Amino acid sequence: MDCALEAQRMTISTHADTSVDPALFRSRLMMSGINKTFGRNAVLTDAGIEVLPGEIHGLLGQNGSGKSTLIKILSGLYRPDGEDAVIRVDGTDVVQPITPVGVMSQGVTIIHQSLGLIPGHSVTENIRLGTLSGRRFGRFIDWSYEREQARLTLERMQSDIDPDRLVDLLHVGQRATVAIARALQVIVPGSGCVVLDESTQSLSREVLPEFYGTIRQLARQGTSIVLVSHRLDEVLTLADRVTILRDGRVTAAGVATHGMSEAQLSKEILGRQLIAFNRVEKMAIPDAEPFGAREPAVRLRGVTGEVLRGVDIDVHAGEVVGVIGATEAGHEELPYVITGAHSSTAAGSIEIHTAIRDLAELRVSQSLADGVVLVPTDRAGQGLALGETAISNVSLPRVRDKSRHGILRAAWQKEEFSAACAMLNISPPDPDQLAASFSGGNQQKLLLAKWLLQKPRFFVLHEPTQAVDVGARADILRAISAIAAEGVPVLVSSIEAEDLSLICDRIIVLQDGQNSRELTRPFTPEQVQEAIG
Ligand SMILES: Nc1ncnc2c1ncn2[C@@H]1O[C@H](COP(=O)(O)OP(=O)(O)OP(=O)(O)O)[C@@H](O)[C@H]1O
Repeated sequence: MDCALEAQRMTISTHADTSVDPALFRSRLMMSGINKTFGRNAVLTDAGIEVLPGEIHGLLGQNGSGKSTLIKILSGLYRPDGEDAVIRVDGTDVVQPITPVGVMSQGVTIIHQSLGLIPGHSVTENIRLGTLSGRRFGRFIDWSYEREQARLTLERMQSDIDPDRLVDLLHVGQRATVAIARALQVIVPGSGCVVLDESTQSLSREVLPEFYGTIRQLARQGTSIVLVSHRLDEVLTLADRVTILRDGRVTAAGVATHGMSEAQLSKEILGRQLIAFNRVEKMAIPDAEPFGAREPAVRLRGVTGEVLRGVDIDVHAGEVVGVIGATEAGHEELPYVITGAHSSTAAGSIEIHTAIRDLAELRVSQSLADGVVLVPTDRAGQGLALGETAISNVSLPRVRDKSRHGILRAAWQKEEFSAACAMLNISPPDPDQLAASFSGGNQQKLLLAKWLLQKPRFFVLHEPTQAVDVGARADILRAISAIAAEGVPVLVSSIEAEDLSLICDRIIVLQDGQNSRELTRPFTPEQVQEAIG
């Protein structure tokens, strides 16, 4: 046996309580010889991963490098090509074809990026789905028992989400909590493997320390964790070792993270040094007085919704204003209320240039006509037409203007798509591929490109860097900063204090649906985080 690996295993064995257990010297999960091709695109080539009992193992790579495909092969959603694939759990081969239920019965639980919640059903139904049959009385389900089990499961995640609430009404962080809680409830302490495929990205910052505590506790008891994440601070905080994929091949197999810096890790992932983010200087605005001394381009007054209670914000031409807060502070709701996307409880007004719109009456179509563009966080549900091609998605907002006598110029559409690929490095740069078959991060880039090419009069974004890798994140922040530099007022709602501290001129902190604090540049991520409280 490889001495270095053996030494590493000994180190890792200190992580579990049972350091003399011989099972520690056998992998919990072993995948090798995994190949997968879609059309002409070789997505995985001889890929694999080895995860030890009680280990937290990061699976990393750029957007489109094949991480989710590897996980989907483990779950049985995709079949590997050829005959070389080996998948073993606790030394036992997982037989093909794998089924999600089959792999779960071998102790592997997977939380996919999409979270897999069933709309139209309650939190209890979503959490207890698959375990309901255990407590039927005749043909009846004991719902008070199921509700209590759901509540206890959520309690493990320090969450007080109402078990009777429809999942459709939860914000994105709460949805992630429900999906993770559902997966954790079936784990028997000391065994099994939990795969988190970018499922922590929308958990709010204040629950993260406790969530990390839960993960560490599981690992200490002997459960293995595979963590797919673009958040390098999270990976370095949690993971014992990492496996890195680049273009579908393993470039680092089970490398210990001890002593590694974020810069080293991002270099391993990208294969190059990360170019530091620089704000694009404001070119279009004659250098002029500070923002505060000028007339705002957008005035938001008395913005009210389910959580929001009379928020006032001004945004000036060329200014990037960030909005942040703790859970239920209102920052998750604001982008939708001010663009007419949530109108049932909305009140207040938006004034853009000379038009004043009543938010109770505002519809998305009116907002778009005013030049107000929203990049939503739910790219699958609200942002992209997943069943359409990449080129159609990117050019959609401008198709009507660019058609002549009802005929669309194919050359123009191709130019748009090329500009999008060049701006955000979309991969693969295949205009005819369906949006659904792009990787999560590349879908996010398609969504941003669709609206960045529009040159809006007011640009509103919610979590613009979700799901993207460390290189793409810098590209996206640069693109937002560039659009502001052309004089566009920009409002970004995000839980990413670091992103906001890089691009914003001002940051509004919301608390209980109201303006709480306002920070003016310069600020550090720590100062922003501190202001949230
Ligand atoms: N069903 C499919 N049809 C065609 N191509 C696909 C399909 N599923 C994935 N791909 C391609 O496989 C490649 C790898 O995608 P995958 O989702 O595994 O990447 P990833 O590493 O998880 O990326 P991200 O970090 O962006 O989520 C991408 O180029 C993607 O376009």
